[in-house]
Amino acid sequence: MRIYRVLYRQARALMEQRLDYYSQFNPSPLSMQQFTDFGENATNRDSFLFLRKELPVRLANIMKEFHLLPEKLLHMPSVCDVRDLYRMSFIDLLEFEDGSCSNSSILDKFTDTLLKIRNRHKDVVMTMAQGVIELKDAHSINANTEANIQYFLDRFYMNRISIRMLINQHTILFGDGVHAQNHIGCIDPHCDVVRVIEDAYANARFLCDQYYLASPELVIKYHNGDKTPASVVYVPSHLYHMLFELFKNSMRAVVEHYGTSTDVFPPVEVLLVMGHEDLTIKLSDLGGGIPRSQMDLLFNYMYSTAPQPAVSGLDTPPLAGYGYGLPLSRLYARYFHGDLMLTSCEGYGTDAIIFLKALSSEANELLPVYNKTCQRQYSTPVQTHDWSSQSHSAMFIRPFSTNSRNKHNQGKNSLSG
Ligand SMILES: Nc1ncnc2c1ncn2[C@@H]1O[C@H](COP(=O)(O)OP(=O)(O)OP(=O)(O)O)[C@@H](O)[C@H]1O
Repeated sequence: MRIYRVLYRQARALMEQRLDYYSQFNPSPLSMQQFTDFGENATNRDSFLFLRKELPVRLANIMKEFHLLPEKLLHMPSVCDVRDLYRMSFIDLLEFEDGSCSNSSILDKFTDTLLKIRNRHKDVVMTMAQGVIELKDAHSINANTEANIQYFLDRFYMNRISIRMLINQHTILFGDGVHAQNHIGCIDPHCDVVRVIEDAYANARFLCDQYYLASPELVIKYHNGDKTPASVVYVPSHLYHMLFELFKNSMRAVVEHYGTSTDVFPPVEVLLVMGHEDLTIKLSDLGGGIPRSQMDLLFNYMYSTAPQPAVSGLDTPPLAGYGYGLPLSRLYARYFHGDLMLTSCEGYGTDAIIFLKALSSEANELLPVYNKTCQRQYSTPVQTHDWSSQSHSAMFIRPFSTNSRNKHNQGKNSLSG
């Protein structure tokens, strides 16, 4: 028994030391263009050499940030589970740190390890959400804790999106998985936006029909007429995720606003515009809108007007759940330097706008970096009011910082670049 304890302590110390090492480096963001070029030209070996450093760097950057979370949250069972998963995956990757890659069995083993990691982390979003619910049930949460959790979850989920992207690219390109035709890994170089819109609409409508026995129609408009290239280099599953969430929200709002006694609803309209910088997709509904006092809360992980879902998931209301739809969708949009915004006229309806970078060379990954700026964010108390009103919740919530990477990277280098 004693020997196990000693071995465990040694292994833990080694892991912490490697964590410190890898967290000194910045993640290396890739552009969509780099992803596609790499996917077309790189070998399994090239990808292995890049990922065996880049994945530990990305994992270490976010694992270090866990230490900055409020103690109370770190003690929640679900949060402990998530941390254990991250430790396991980090240790799994350390096995490939120095090994030779001339042997194809190492490359195969690496691909298998990535598949194992992806599978291990598949429920992390829900488990982490559960951890926050456990905290809310056990303790009262003050504005500081809430701001820290919001700040962390944006970065944690963005980091997860990016790690899954890297793993998917490698395993689809070099594993035995099924390739979607004409895709480069999970990227479609000619992603048919209208098709993804129709798919997302059809599936959201199916849920809406099941729940309310009614649903609004879809109308798609193209601003640039025939000139609109309805295609962009993108990850269709990311776009689908955003659209599906927005359609669910719009349909729920429309049907609840008009009531189920009628089966004639105003349609959800989608406007598609191709600009020089952005491809813009605007969803407009006449679902009664959102009160202005709630607008600042929409992207808050602790906000939903739907009933909290059952833990088993079996009784989950089909159209709304944890309140993660909007914040996660915005992360998907921002991951490649796009964005997602909502504007609303209370009493009338809501516009949700997705911006995607039109040029794949400008669509760079946006990644959280563990550095002094981020450490300071957790220790800076929420400011006291310098306006008389208490109702501006935006004052309480730290903004999602897109430029922290540039500001305080002194002393940190990219390991794999
Ligand atoms: N188009 C809309 N019209 C009216 N209210 C909306 C609209 N979109 C979002 N909302 C409001 O914003 C809240 C948060 O939306 P979000 O998608 O983040 O979570 P949810 O739909 O409640 O749950 P989840 O998406 O996790 O299943 C919703 O509960 C709803 O009150």
